Amino acid sequence: MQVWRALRAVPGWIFPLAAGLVVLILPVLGADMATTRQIQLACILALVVSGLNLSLGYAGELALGQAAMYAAGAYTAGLLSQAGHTDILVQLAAAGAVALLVGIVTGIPGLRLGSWSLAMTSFFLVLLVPDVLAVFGGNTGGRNGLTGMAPPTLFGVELETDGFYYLVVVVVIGWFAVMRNLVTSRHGIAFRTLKQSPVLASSQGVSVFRMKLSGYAIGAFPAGLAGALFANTDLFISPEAFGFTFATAVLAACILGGAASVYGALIGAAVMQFGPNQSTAFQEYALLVYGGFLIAGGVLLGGGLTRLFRAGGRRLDRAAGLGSAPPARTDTGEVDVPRVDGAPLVVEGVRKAFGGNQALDGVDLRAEPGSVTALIGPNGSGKTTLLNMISGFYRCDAGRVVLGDTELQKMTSGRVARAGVTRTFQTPNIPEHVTVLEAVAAGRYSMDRASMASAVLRLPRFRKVAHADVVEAERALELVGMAHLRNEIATSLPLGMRRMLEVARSVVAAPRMLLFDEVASGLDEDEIERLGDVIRRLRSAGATVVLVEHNFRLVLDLADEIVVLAQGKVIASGPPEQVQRHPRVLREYLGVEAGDEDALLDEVNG
Ligand SMILES: Nc1ncnc2c1ncn2[C@@H]1O[C@H](COP(=O)(O)OP(=O)(O)OP(=O)(O)O)[C@@H](O)[C@H]1O
Repeated sequence: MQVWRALRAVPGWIFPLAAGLVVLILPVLGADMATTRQIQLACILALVVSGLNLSLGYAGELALGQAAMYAAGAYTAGLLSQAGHTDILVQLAAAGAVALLVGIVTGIPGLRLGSWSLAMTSFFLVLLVPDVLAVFGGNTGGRNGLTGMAPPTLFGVELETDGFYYLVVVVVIGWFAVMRNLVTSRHGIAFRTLKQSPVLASSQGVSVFRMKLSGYAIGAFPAGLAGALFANTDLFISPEAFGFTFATAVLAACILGGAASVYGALIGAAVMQFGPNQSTAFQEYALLVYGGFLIAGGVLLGGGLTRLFRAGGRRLDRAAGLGSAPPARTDTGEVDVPRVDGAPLVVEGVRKAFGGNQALDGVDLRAEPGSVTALIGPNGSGKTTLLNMISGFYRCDAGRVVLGDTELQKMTSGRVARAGVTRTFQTPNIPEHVTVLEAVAAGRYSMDRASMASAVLRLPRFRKVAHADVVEAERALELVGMAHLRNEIATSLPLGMRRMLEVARSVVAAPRMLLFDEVASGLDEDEIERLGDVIRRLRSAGATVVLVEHNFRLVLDLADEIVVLAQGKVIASGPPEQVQRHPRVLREYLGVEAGDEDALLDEVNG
């Protein structure tokens, strides 16, 4: 266990880098050519698979076009080589760029059409590869394949077998470093958030379409690089290498290795290359074997081989006393909520119908900065619909929603979030496989922008923003009394904690307005008390708080104004002492007949 503890103290990226360097020097260590060739092919396959990991495993887009991007990269390199441009760096750059372009051009219609369209578009793209190559047979050699390539060169020096091997391994190490830096950054968490729920992603200011397209197109890039490397391996390429069988092999390796992991692509590709691909009799049964791998990876392992490694790691952690039990809950005392630039919300004559169901029928509401406005009403009265209209998820049929001097009613939900509106969800919405700290920090996605390039290169700008993300997330966690849970997996928390996590996530971006949707349901007494305290501090800090809540006692305790909805209409509004005696509220919301109200109010007020 001492050894395990020592290993855990070393930064995680050292191990894959060390393994990569060992693989790099295998020819020096005496590995024969047959072995290095297999490793080279596994590395090339791993590049293609890693692109699918990014788009499918992280961004949640079932896009099977990697084989087509691979073909685009291979033929770009092949044609450049034929034309005398043998420099491998030029070929890699061109192949990566062409694959990226194919990704963008095919991704836009696929993603615009939504649902399964990208899966269909990318699938047909793979089926089209042989036909496209046949159409341009004069240049590509059609079904006979492309010949006449010259050996690759690097800065004018021809690369021998070993030299090319080194190059392939260096490209793979470089790409996996890029991929690791991307998925461990706030953009990686945004990809996971998108996979969990586009609604959640846009509520955090993520531009859903742009992010989906980024995941798909960036995933195309390593496939292009792989194509260029593959074309230079035997200096011959033909359409069969890029067909449906290859696409299935990529999917099988992705699922087997673990789609939502960086290094799963390497594991899946290695198993595929050193397993079934070794056998000459295999070609006949390729699809069957890949199908078997898909089932093994997806159904039996449920998360691929990397999941087994992670589970083993966690077991060793527990045995070594590392991160087993969370540290004891700390009492947080006073956590400052920095001054917030709250803005008044004005809702005027908002109407919304779903078919024949008039969910909102001319609703007016005003919520002031530095105050809590509670929205109450029976089930189905339109409270959540109103929150969805304010936060841009639904379009108003009529009416206006204005925050400060910004008209929100025509904005997308992402833009509303970027205008300073945050919210919680009736059912907590939290991405899988992220820690509590990461889930909360994700709420800052639209603040202090740091580009993907700066994340990949770990530029000072990115480091500064990442540091601020952690500091603010820790502060928000302390505010809700969850600092001790920062390293736990967020989705493993009980319901009450997940709700409080959403509160922390909505606070972390210094919002101008917070929308809390039934945030107290499922909370125990202590948690409700803490929630009340958090909301009061937010109010004192100047935020505009809108609270949809069934817990009438909490509403009376917190609200400065109460707005009562019934059947899509405001039936009463005003300060709590006025609203709680309103006859229609007593009848329609509390279900009390005139005469019984004093007894009921005594009970409610405790
Ligand atoms: N996406 C939708 N499609 C169709 N009908 C919807 C949709 N969203 C809400 N509705 C309908 O609009 C009405 C108002 O629903 P809403 O969820 O806003 O009520 P609510 O007051 O939040 O209720 P609850 O307290 O149960 O959450 C209901 O009749 C509901 O069935």
